[in-house]
Amino acid sequence: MSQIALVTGAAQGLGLAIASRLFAAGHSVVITDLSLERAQAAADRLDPSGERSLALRLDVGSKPDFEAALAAVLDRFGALHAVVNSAAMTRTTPVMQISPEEFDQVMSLNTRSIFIGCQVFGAHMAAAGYGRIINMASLAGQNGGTATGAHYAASKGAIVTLTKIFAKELAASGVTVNAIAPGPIESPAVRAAVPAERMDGLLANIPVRRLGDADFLGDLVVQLARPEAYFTTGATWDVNGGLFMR
Ligand SMILES: NC(=O)c1ccc[n+]([C@@H]2O[C@H](COP(=O)([O-])OP(=O)(O)OC[C@H]3O[C@@H](n4cnc5c(N)ncnc54)[C@H](O)[C@@H]3O)[C@@H](O)[C@H]2O)c1
Ligand SMILES: CC(C)C1=CC=C(C(=O)O)[C@@H](O)[C@H]1O
Repeated sequence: MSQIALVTGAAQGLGLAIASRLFAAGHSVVITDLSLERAQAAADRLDPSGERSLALRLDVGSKPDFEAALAAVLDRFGALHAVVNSAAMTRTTPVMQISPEEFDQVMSLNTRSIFIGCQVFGAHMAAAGYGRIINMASLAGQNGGTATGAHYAASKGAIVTLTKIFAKELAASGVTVNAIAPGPIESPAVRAAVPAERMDGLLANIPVRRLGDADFLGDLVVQLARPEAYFTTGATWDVNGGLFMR
């Protein structure tokens, strides 16, 4: 089956890696981000002919943006089978210094984006009788985080809970909703958060002594987006090098 997949926050980093693996697996991909120019540049690099890609501006804090994106995807491709809610914001302020405003900003963006994304895309998929939604959580939501902020970690814990709630709601309609909880993955965000002189210290704390691989995350998404993945829903897939074990 030729599938259409949309990824939020896909102009760079893990979102882009995931979109690239979906594209390589044969999906048509919709690359969305805050900036249309950056989304378009990523789409152009991935798919120079533009035959199997679409770039859209989608601010994940805005329900009208999600609704407009869904309409644009249906207009262009006629269907939407898989969504990866990857966009998020990170702040590293120590917990005792986070202002209520900063707390609200991070919690709101990271959790509303999942809530609205699951609602808008989930409703469409339920009506179509098929869909795959994958939400990017984090190791930080499971162990409280280290280099990342308390508000970020709390928001990622909430994403696991929202994933279960939407999974239950949509299961009978043929829509699965899963989360992926990565630990530190080789990515611009981790390189920016961990200066080169501190990288050995980070690696020493990871049981497998390596950063994770963004392409592997993309391949996991490809698997979760398959029709055959109907029997996993409401799950959180840990990809953390042994940093957190259930
Ligand atoms: N990098 C890691 O090691 C790691 C580990 C665990 C979880 N994650 C999660 O994976 C996802 C991607 O992380 P990343 O490292 O690629 O981050 P990143 O900061 O490199 O990329 C995030 C993307 O989201 C976009 N974005 C930010 N605010 C947005 C908004 N309001 N609307 C739309 N797009 C917006 C940014 O423009 C950017 O392109 C995030 O959910 C993050 O929490 C990353
Ligand atoms: C910097 C490193 C310790 C790190 C980067 C990103 C994360 C995230 O959740 O986005 C954290 O899990 C953390 O491992």
